Amino acid sequence: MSRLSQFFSKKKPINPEDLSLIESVLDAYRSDAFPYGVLALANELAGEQQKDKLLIAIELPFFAGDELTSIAHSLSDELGKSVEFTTSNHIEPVRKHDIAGVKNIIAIASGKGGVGKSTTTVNIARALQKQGARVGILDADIYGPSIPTMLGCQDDKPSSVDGKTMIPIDADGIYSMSIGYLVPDSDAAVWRGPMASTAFSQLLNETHWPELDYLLIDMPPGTGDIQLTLSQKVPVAGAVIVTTPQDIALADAQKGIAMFDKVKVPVLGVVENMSYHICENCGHHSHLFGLDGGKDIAEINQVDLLGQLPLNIQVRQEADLGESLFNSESASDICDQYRKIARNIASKTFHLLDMRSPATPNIEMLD
Ligand SMILES: Nc1ncnc2c1ncn2[C@@H]1O[C@H](COP(=O)(O)OP(=O)(O)OP(=O)(O)O)[C@@H](O)[C@H]1O
Repeated sequence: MSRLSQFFSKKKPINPEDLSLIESVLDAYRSDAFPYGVLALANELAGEQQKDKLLIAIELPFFAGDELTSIAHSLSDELGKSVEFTTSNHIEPVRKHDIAGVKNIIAIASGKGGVGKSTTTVNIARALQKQGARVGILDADIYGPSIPTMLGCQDDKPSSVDGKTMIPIDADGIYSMSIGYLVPDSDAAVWRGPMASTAFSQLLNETHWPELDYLLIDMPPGTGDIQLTLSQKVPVAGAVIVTTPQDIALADAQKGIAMFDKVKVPVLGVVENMSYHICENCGHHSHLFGLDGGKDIAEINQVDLLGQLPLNIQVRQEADLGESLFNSESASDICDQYRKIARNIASKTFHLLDMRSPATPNIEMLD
């Protein structure tokens, strides 16, 4: 029987041939975000024939609106009539925790400092938001918080309504909390490990987070005691490792993967940042920090390569200015790549851990 219900009964139904083609295309479609096709994951699917288009409403368990738009384009070509999807999302928490309002916590980590972890965190947050997700960032880098500057909010101070919890800073819909909003950098820099760890717990637990689908934690660089304690204390659904392709960063990225394995946090994948540089004049790709190091480390550890990002001047400029790359460069390749990484993270979080995913093995109870 058809999965696609003819919705809005008073309205015109989609004809059976078109319906069957739409379903077979959704079923056969494969991508990193949809390794089992779209149909397998559609919670709700309904369609109607409108005057100038076929309108399909679909509910998915993660954000992937961009991919549905490109499927709609190819369906329109194939059917010779306009097809449009309206997508809604229902995100479930994949790990139990008691951080009110937050569904899934994702740690963004790197073994080595300076590989672009904070920049990548901010751009993934914005890419998730552009696809409809409600997103927050917790800056766990007590000694060198850079999230306030990258979000353009370095002069903001969190307020409190009840005198017990802090309201996170809202940067165009991305909610963030950081020690950088509370004390001058020079004060936090002299804190010892336990003090930094207590400060972090307060930032996490004493922030009045709004309803969030994803809270990204920008982890401090390194794999020492602080990082290990954080990854044990925080109910993280999954971790993303950011690295550059150079050997020295890869050795540290490997330590990062081992650290999350040790505390049984699933690694959702590796982002290779500063993978290559494209010459503005001739378009030549040069691999300044080596070729495919992040890809290789993902393969060795049997985790996914979530994306390979170029060294890009706009990325650096917008981060320094605290502006959103998605305002000025939304149609660019670089924004497409961040959107793809964001979709991959959302989809892996669902597939790795959700019982409804075809990827999750069935456990049979034997007598
Ligand atoms: N893909 C990129 N293209 C160009 N510049 C980048 C890219 N990614 C990051 N950068 C720049 O590299 C510098 C370091 O980035 P960032 O602060 O995000 O690194 P980090 O790994 O978070 O550092 P730390 O470990 O010190 O917290 C910044 O100036 C940032 O703008």
